[in-house]
Amino acid sequence: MSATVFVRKKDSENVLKMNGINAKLYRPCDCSEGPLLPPGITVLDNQVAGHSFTKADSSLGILKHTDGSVLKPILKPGPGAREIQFYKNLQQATDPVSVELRGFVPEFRGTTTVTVNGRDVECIVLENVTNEFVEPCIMDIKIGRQTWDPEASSDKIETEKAKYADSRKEYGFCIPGFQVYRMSTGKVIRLGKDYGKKLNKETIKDALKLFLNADSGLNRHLLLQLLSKLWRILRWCRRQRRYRIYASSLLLMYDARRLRQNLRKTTGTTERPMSPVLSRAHSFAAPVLCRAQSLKLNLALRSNSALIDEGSFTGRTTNRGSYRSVPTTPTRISSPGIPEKSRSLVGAANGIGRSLSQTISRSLSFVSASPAPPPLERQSSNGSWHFDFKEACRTHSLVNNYEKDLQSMKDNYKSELDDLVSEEKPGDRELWAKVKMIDFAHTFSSVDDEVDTNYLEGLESLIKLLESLFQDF
Ligand SMILES: Nc1ncnc2c1ncn2[C@@H]1O[C@H](COP(=O)(O)OP(=O)(O)OP(=O)(O)O)[C@@H](O)[C@H]1O
Ligand SMILES: O=P(O)(O)O[C@@H]1[C@H](O)[C@H](O)[C@@H](OP(=O)(O)O)[C@H](OP(=O)(O)O)[C@H]1O
Repeated sequence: MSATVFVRKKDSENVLKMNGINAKLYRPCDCSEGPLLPPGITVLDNQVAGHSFTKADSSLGILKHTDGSVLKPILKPGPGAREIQFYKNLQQATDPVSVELRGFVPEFRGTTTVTVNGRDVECIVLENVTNEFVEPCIMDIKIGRQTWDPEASSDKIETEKAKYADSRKEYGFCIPGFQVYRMSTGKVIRLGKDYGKKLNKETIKDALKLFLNADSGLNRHLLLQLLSKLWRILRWCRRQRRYRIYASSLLLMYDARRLRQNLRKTTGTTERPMSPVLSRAHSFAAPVLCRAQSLKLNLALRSNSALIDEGSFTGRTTNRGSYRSVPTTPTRISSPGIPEKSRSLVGAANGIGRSLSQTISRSLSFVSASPAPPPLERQSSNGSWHFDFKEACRTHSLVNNYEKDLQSMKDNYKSELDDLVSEEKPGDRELWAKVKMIDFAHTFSSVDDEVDTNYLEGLESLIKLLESLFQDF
């Protein structure tokens, strides 16, 4: 990861050099004035990928309602109708595969018509899955090597094949966009598809680390919360034969506010990386806001809330919320770099990923073969990660035959999970990182009763990459 990040003015746009890649800062609305919208509805300011508001082709982005919903405009009749039908069917489904899937996607709240710039547009109404986060860090990861559906034209297939080619070929997923409240600089950055399209085998890991604020010390607690959700989706995906999911994304999200509290507790500062020893010894002793305190903070912040923009967030906090600075451009931001791992370590890390995933897979088949699997409502991730961690402890059982050189890391990892469960206090049950599956405009019913290998491979590969980050502690 390069040590310096800078922002400069070029052709009236902020251009940022990140990890050696020049990229525009992404904005969900690139018009000088926002669209004309009914009262109570605004542009979803933390949208990180997908179609956005542009004057040039009158494309529409995602909207949000004051009631906590997001509104996704239907832009194309075919895929739009398919996505609506997907959510409707899922809402009514009673089969176990669909019931479990329902827990992984935003709540569907029907459809509505919104007048945008004088034009009536049908929208899908969904729960805003970022609502509970004060400083939401959000990454959109599009899963699958194949992002076109079985009905795609040959032109569409060709254009899809040409995009994000390096990362898709290597990993079976790509990163169309993300935003992160950076601990080290106190700035929010939002990088879009022009950055994502330049990512390759090596730099994709940098992008994940950037998203995880790794230059302030990779936080195990954060990584495990995200992984525990991904393992659940993986377990589902290994078994399901009902859906073929193309061009759908995983939204990885966490609250930078909670990460900062966690880092402060562990290092006394957010400015420098944690030592591996410190991070191992203390990373779970995070100060925890009780639900009421957290809600209060949330409300206090929201009542002040100006649209959070690049440069407007200082990262410094008081107990009443974030300090905000006046945006300045150009801005020079410096960031302590993360030591690069050698190639051989990356290789070893892939081994770890494979082995951890195999372990999970073995355990998962055990779970699926079990005569009495946990009831579905207990598997629901809402409200508590306790169950997920307990499950993870169980599925990462030491009875498996680990490679010797990786044994101690995995022992640590296992005890980490044990610690998380045993040290859990009531407030810990609040989530501050989560994963949701979104965008089902290209999801079909399976016709061959086979596993969706395209989705599965991308998901496994993402999990391996994230698991390999444990090497960096
Ligand atoms: N339920 C939600 N809650 C919060 N944010 C959401 C939600 N759904 C979508 N978003 C935001 O909007 C972005 C785009 O969503 P989505 O992928 O559904 O749109 P799209 O226009 O169909 O994308 P694409 O161009 O990939 O087809 C996401 O990356 C995320 O930032
Ligand atoms: O990542 P990019 O470069 O933004 O590419 C877009 C992405 O593949 C979208 O999924 C796709 O919308 P659909 O899922 O609706 O096909 C859109 O097609 P579009 O330009 O025809 O809307 C593409 O432009």
